[in-house]
Amino acid sequence: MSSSTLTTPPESAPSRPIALTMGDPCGIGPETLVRAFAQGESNGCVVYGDAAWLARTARTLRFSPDSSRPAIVELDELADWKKVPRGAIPVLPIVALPADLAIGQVDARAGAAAYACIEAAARDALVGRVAAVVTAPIHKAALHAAGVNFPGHTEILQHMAGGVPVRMMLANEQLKTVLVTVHMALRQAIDAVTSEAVLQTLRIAHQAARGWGLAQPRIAVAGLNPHAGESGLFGDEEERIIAPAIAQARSEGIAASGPYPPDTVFMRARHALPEHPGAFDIVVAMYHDQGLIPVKYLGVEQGVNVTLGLPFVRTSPDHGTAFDIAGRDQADPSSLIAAIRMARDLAVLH
Ligand SMILES: NC(=O)c1ccc[n+]([C@@H]2O[C@H](COP(=O)([O-])OP(=O)(O)OC[C@H]3O[C@@H](n4cnc5c(N)ncnc54)[C@H](O)[C@@H]3O)[C@@H](O)[C@H]2O)c1
Ligand SMILES: N[C@H](C(=O)O)[C@H](O)COP(=O)(O)O
Repeated sequence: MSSSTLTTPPESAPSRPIALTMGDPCGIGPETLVRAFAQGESNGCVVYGDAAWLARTARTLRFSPDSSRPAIVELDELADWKKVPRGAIPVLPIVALPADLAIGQVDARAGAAAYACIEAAARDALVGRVAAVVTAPIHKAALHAAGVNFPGHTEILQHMAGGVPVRMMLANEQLKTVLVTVHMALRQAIDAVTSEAVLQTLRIAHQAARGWGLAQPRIAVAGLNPHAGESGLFGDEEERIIAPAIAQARSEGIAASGPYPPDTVFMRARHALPEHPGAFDIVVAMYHDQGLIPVKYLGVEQGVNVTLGLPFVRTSPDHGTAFDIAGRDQADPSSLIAAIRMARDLAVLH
């Protein structure tokens, strides 16, 4: 290790760390990550990335006495993470970033580095060396420019896990939404809404929620069309495709219901206690924006992205690289902190 700050292991350290990938270095990932450590929210995490880049990022941030600049400790090997004192940032060096990367810009080199960190973290998760993976945001165009033919983490991790069926869930305290289709053009997404895809989503969501301790999760299924087709007036996918999947799921003991009008189902599901206990635990949404807008609208600082169906726990903030504010010390680390907390909780249950 390259730091004189090494001491004894932190008290009550967990047996395995959480891998925290650095994300696109040109976005807000590194600064939110430094903030999360500075706020004492990342204990037990090891950053998969570049220590020099993080140190440079940390120098650009202003700190107050109650949240001071964390030390950065480059690890020789993962096992050394336990020797890093509480509050410092342990970094497993996966990449050495070029110093001329421009903050707030798409750069293939940044995309390639982000990808290398995800790969390394996923490899360690698959063999059980880390308890969970939390990913800071990547830029999809930078990833593509680097020649990576996956749209995002979800598809990369699915591929690395052998192609297991997975689904994206966005969650905050009030809503949980699981998507049937994710990163594709809306025209293609409509075609990709098949009975099999809806049924598989219901099975994955049901299984995951039981893992969190819900004995019989109430799963609402959104329709595809306005007013869930209004009895066939505005489309028949609800009757032809979605309702049969719900019926099959119900016959398997899954408490699925719907299809409900998409414009009101999230309002009904929202848990805003004490006035509004939600009528459902999860909403299954047909396509990306149908499901993600309601969660993000409640506050980008609260949402967590969870990949359901993987053989390991993976969470992420619900926001992206925010190139418009990167490097300006304006990024809110709350969603990353929520993702770390959720990963910790889920890792215990996994
Ligand atoms: N987890 C991920 O890897 C992830 C998630 C979402 C989007 N993305 C990718 O990120 C890139 C940019 O996406 P986008 O511009 O649509 O969304 P974005 O979330 O990066 O930004 C949307 C708006 O929210 C603001 N914002 C986002 N996070 C913030 C934070 N923590 N604090 C303060 N303000 C914040 C931004 O400044 C911007 O105005 C795209 O390539 C997208 O695909 C990645
Ligand atoms: N759809 C996600 C969101 O808006 O939060 C985002 O693109 C991240 O996707 P991955 O987790 O697959 O990178």
